[in-house]
Amino acid sequence: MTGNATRPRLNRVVAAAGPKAPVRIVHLGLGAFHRSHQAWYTQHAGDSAEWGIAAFTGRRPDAAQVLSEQDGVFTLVERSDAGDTFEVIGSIVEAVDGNDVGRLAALLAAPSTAIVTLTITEAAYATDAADAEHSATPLGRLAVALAARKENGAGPLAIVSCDNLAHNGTVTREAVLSLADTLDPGFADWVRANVSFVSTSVDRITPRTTGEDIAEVAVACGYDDAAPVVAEPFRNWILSGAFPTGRPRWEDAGAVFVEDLEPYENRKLWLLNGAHSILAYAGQLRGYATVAEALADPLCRDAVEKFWDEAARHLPDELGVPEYRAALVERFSNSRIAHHLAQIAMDGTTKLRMRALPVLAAERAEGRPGDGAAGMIAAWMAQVTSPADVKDPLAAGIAEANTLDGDRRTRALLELLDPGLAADPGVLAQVHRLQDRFTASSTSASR
Ligand SMILES: NC(=O)c1ccc[n+]([C@@H]2O[C@H](COP(=O)([O-])OP(=O)(O)OC[C@H]3O[C@@H](n4cnc5c(N)ncnc54)[C@H](O)[C@@H]3O)[C@@H](O)[C@H]2O)c1
Ligand SMILES: O=P(O)(O)OC[C@@H](O)[C@@H](O)[C@H](O)[C@H](O)CO
Repeated sequence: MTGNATRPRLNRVVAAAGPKAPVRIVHLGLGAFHRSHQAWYTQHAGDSAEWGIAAFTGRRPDAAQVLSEQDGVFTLVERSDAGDTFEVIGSIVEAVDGNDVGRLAALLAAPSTAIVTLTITEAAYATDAADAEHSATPLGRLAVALAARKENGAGPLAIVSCDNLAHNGTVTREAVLSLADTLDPGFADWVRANVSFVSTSVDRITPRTTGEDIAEVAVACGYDDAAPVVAEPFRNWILSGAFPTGRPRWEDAGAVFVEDLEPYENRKLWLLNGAHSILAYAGQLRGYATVAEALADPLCRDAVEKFWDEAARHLPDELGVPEYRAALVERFSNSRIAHHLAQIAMDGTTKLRMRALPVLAAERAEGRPGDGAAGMIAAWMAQVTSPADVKDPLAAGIAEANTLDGDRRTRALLELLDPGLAADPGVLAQVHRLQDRFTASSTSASR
């Protein structure tokens, strides 16, 4: 899809982008979301000329190769029911294969580097000691590169997790500290004294780019871009924590800095991501492929509304939950954003712990059954029956549970989420019973 006789390949000259900003931000996880979100906010900061991003891929070099061929620039397609708008983003000034730990260490050893951002997926925060030794995972590589910063006396910096993870700053801190400990006990003390772990709530629906998206950009923009990214117009970024070596003026682009992130984080992870998980499992069971299709189904919509009613009881009134819910219905109904349920369904065990379990616990603590939250878990259990479709860090445990019948299977699956819940006969019976709702409906409604 690159270059033809009449169309040039996108690069900084074709885009008439200004000079590259110096690298002061290092990003790990060069996926679609980083490019629609942090790269957009950095480009729209008032001092963007001072803040370039060096972005590293996670597992494969492909995204770095493609972006390097176009000097790091790419097209952001903002897609709404009203149509598409196109903007070239130039804040990524270097795209690097994640395996290049040498380059990562060199960048972190430079005093000019002030920030590391992460979008490495929720599952990638589960680390073990071997990660740092083998430099095989993003956080393992980060620990190795931080050691180079310490050696070079390059001073403090901020690490900013932008993954959909509850308490993402604290989780990152704990993972990095435990990896640092395995490298050298004194190193963990340096991390404690020099690294600020910033927590964030991030939001912008960004599905995977398709071949049709690439073709559309070529026609609309008159150049070939092998790496455009498509996102909804809505975006939101709430951050909490210190930036000891400075940061871009992201607030110019609408980012908000708060003392207490938790209520915002819960609103987003429960209402948006929780609803997404319900739609992913219940929707696929009912034969749908996208969020917009699933939300239009009365059974799926009802399951979402029930869960929202429960979650809303545990969110502060000042957060404007009714308006937030109404906005979500509109965003999810954007039928031109083909947000695939199969993508959202991935890594369910990690996601349900943050999306369903806290609401179930809060409801039960107040003497209510929490059928909406339990329904999310039940929909997951009803859907994860086929090993070929299950992409999850605990896929082996799910496969083993699937060899069991009836409530023995339910208990084994519940144990993967939370052994305490599995030991509660009330919850076990509830989740077991609620699966029928989705399995019975899947046979009658699937097309
Ligand atoms: N896409 C969205 O709408 C969206 C919105 C808000 C937050 N997020 C957060 O961003 C994350 C990434 O989303 P995306 O759309 O960019 O996904 P993506 O698949 O386009 O990119 C993910 C990046 O992480 C790497 N990666 C994936 N799994 C990994 C693993 N187990 N270990 C190491 N690296 C791994 C990939 O190689 C890639 O570089 C999500 O998991 C979520 O936490 C996404
Ligand atoms: O990105 P994940 O895999 O954590 O979850 C899938 C979607 O729920 C998620 O990407 C949302 O679209 C996003 O969080 C919206 O901001």
